[in-house]
Amino acid sequence: MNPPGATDVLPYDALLVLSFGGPEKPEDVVPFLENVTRGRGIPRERLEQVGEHYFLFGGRSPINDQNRALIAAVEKDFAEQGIDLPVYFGNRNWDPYLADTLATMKADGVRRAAVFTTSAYSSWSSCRQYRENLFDAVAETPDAPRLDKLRQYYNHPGFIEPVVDAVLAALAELPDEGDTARLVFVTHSIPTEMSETSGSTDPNGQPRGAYVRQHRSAVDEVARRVKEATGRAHRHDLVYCSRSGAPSTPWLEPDVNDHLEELATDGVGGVVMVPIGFVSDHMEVIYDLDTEAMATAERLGMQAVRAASAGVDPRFVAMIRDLVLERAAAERGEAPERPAVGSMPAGPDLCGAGCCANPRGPRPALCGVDS
Ligand SMILES: CC1=C(CCC(=O)O)c2cc3nc(cc4[nH]c(cc5[nH]c(cc1n2)c(C)c5CCC(=O)O)c(CCC(=O)O)c4C)C(CCC(=O)O)=C3C
Ligand SMILES: [Fe+2]
Repeated sequence: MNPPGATDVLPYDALLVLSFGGPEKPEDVVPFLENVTRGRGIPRERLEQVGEHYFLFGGRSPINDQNRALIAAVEKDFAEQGIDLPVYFGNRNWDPYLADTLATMKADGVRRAAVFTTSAYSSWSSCRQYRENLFDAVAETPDAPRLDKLRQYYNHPGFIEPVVDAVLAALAELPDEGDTARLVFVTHSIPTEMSETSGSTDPNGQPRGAYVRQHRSAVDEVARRVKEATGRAHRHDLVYCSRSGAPSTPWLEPDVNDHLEELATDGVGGVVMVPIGFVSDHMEVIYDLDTEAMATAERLGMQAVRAASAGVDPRFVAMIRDLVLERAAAERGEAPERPAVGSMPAGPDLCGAGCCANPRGPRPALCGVDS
């Protein structure tokens, strides 16, 4: 790796951390849900349920605090590495809104920023929707800074390694079942149609369905490393949480709670739930896993421990730095190393044409080969 220095980050003069956003007080909850679901046809009943999840935690999502902590860790890491790059925070669905942040960046004189999203996998929800929102924000900001979204990082060692250690720590908390415990990897469900159109066909004609393929790659790599560390091959599964939408629309299954029922029927006594689809312990993790799925496990008489998410693990923080330096080098015409582990290669800097199609029809998006 290059010795750190100010020139390393050229052509960038800022980093933007782009996330989902969440409410911070009870009065925020309903307007936040309206922002998220505008025009999405989510049944009112589901929205009331999800509102209750937030009210259970005082109307405050942990996600913004977690992102502020991540940004503080990145700022500290940049300072230690001699990287002189201001870090900005913008959200798709709540304050600080992306468009406001972009206006601030412009006023500060930012010309070209790398964009890190808190979403590791490919699908319309987890990648292209962020790119559409970047397009919209730039379109409404005259002379907006140029924005380069960093590649998806579900297979970056800086994401995988903290998850492996989290699984090992969780197994150690299951003294009676640690040898036979099942690893239950959990991610966000999405409509099966969105899953099928996720990713793009690559030059080798690889099929779509990137969302599930990427998760399987990450899951198998974590399980392989856990086996290497413990000498035991834990059986493992990929299951889903947080299904939304109309009941008549098929979403990825099985749901984590149904899966726990099945495992209990099979006589499994202990599980480690691994939130492989999430980079921090936001609402899906603290409600859907820690509250709901934990209650299911308890009712079934199973021992269950939830593994930690990457959060502010120093390796995850260093990954963000590496992704910025990698992309900066590529933009300078160099050929940087592109770390990737598991069965999938490092993803492209620019998304392919028609990548992760919007189920509601095409909308312009930044950061693709066809942008
Ligand atoms: C793939 C995926 C991720 C992971 C990638 C990423 O991180 O982006 C994610 C993250 C998140 N989703 C979140 C919250 C919500 N998602 C909803 C609705 C939906 N999510 C979907 C997918 C995803 N969502 C989909 C297909 C819908 C249906 C509506 C639509 O087609 O868009 C709804 C509406 C109510 C409901 O129906 O559940 C809420 C409130 C929060 C904030 C949590 C907090 O506050 O801590 C976060 C991080
Ligand atoms: Fe969501």
